[in-house]
Amino acid sequence: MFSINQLVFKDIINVRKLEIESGKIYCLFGESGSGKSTLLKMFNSMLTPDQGKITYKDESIADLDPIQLRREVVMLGQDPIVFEGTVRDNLLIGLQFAAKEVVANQVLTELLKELHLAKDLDEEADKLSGGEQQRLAFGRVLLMDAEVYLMDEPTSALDENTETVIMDLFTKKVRNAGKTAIMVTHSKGIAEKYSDEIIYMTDILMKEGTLS
Ligand SMILES: Nc1ncnc2c1ncn2[C@@H]1O[C@H](COP(=O)(O)OP(=O)(O)OP(=O)(O)O)[C@@H](O)[C@H]1O
Repeated sequence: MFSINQLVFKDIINVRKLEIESGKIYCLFGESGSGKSTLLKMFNSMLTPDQGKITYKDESIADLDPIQLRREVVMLGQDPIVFEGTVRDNLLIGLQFAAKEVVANQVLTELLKELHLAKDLDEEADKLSGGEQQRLAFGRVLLMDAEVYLMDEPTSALDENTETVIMDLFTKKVRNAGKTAIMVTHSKGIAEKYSDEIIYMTDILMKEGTLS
């Protein structure tokens, strides 16, 4: 699905080779400041490498329209984005961006239930707590039915029980649909429980001066 070759970004990322296979869930694991978020942002062109190449479905990402790419390769960032408007508006805005059809209120209500988000669709989203907003953003991304999900510490604002609910839901949906996910996490437990493969930053980052 993705292939990385000789990738360099400033003095942060220096990866000789990395393959991401379709239909798998990956966790990017490493210490704070090791470049996990930076690397994640390169998979949907939010950051452009200084050197090297990333391909997506055998095409160089540099040659793809970033808007089109981000419709398929969706990012849920570290801080959830909440748009002005209601819970419904916030769920539907991702579909609008992905140029997909609006879904019925019943589907949205069902999704809120699955996310353990006891809120009305008409409620103003900016009134939600940090953890609720994170689950709302999660819902928005799940509705987009993407090819690839890039998740940057998607459960950082959640308590342990809610984190389990959300991770169970997310990984079940990704697996049932045969989609791909790359997830940044600080939690070894989450990485071991939910991913098919753990990518250790220490394993993929080259030491200075060793890139040929
Ligand atoms: N665009 C940029 N230009 C220069 N330096 C950057 C840029 N983006 C990130 N950095 C720096 O690169 C390093 C890695 O940052 P990054 O956010 O990728 O780490 P991380 O592994 O995700 O960390 P954390 O687990 O704390 O979120 C940090 O020192 C950061 O300040």
